[in-house]
Amino acid sequence: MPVSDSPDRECVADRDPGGEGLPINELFYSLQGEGTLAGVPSVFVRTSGCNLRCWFCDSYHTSWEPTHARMGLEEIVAEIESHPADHVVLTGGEPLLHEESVALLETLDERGYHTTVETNGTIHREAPIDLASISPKLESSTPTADRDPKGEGEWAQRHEDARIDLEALSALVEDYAFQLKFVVTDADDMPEIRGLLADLRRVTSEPIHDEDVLLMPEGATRERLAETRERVAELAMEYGFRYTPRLHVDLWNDAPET
Ligand SMILES: C[S@@+](CC[C@H](N)C(=O)[O-])C[C@H]1O[C@@H](n2cnc3c(N)ncnc32)[C@H](O)[C@@H]1O
Ligand SMILES: Nc1nc2[nH]cc(C(=O)O)c2c(=O)[nH]1
Ligand code: SF4
Ligand SMILES: [Mg+2]
Repeated sequence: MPVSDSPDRECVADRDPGGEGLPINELFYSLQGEGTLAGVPSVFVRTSGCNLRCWFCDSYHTSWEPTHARMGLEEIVAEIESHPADHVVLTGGEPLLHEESVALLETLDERGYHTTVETNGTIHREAPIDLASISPKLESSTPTADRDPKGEGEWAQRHEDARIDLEALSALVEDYAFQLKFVVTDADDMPEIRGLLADLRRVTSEPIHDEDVLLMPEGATRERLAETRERVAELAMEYGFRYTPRLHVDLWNDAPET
């Protein structure tokens, strides 16, 4: 059931800081569109609320204007079980903001699901995560006054201060099978990616292979991806990193619940 079709259960996250269960923005069945599991039928659980504010965020109603219905764990699991998938993607917003995400992941693990967590890499929690899909945010994501979708750059400094946490990143790569998935607009992003990888390789005992590093074109719509994807594919070849498409955008553009 699409949560956003239930107006009686909708509320704004800022007005509902506590409560039982998880703030869910949408829960839907689709194909994993990104990363090493692209194409795999998966149920997506999208929590609401984020500690960052990327200007390009394709999930505006989990970050800039968070909207959700609170759902109990059993309710979430029952809805997941109504779909013919054995992969679950927990995303957001930032799903690891919520302590209750751990209980959900434990329940899914007990029931035999493969779990991917899509995270911005600023928070580490101990949980049964089969794939940590980590997307550290580059300087080009910062919502400066000239590019934020709302306001006049009020979030720029907070975003800038929080977007990279080497301790959290190294704990994530040490504890879980992982992929590092960078949103790339153009060649200007590459020195920062290389610098961050060098820093991370210095502080973690876990090897980080270039094939664990994925470049994903920035673009929430087919039109925008048409401008970025070829450039990003060429950068992946030039630097020896992987390229990941955004399959769901190719298939369904920016439709909700896809
Ligand atoms: C909405 S985020 C939620 C999870 C987490 N907050 C994060 O950023 O990784 C899900 C994925 O979409 C990516 N993403 C968001 N907006 C995008 C855009 N306009 N173009 C390409 N990727 C985008 C993020 O980098 C992340 O990999
Ligand atoms: N189909 C599809 N695949 C995805 N992979 C990661 C997504 C996300 O928003 O975290 C996502 C999404 O929103 N849709
Ligand atoms: S970290 Fe993820 S959810 Fe948060 S604003 Fe950036 S892309 Fe959106
Ligand atoms: Mg998405």
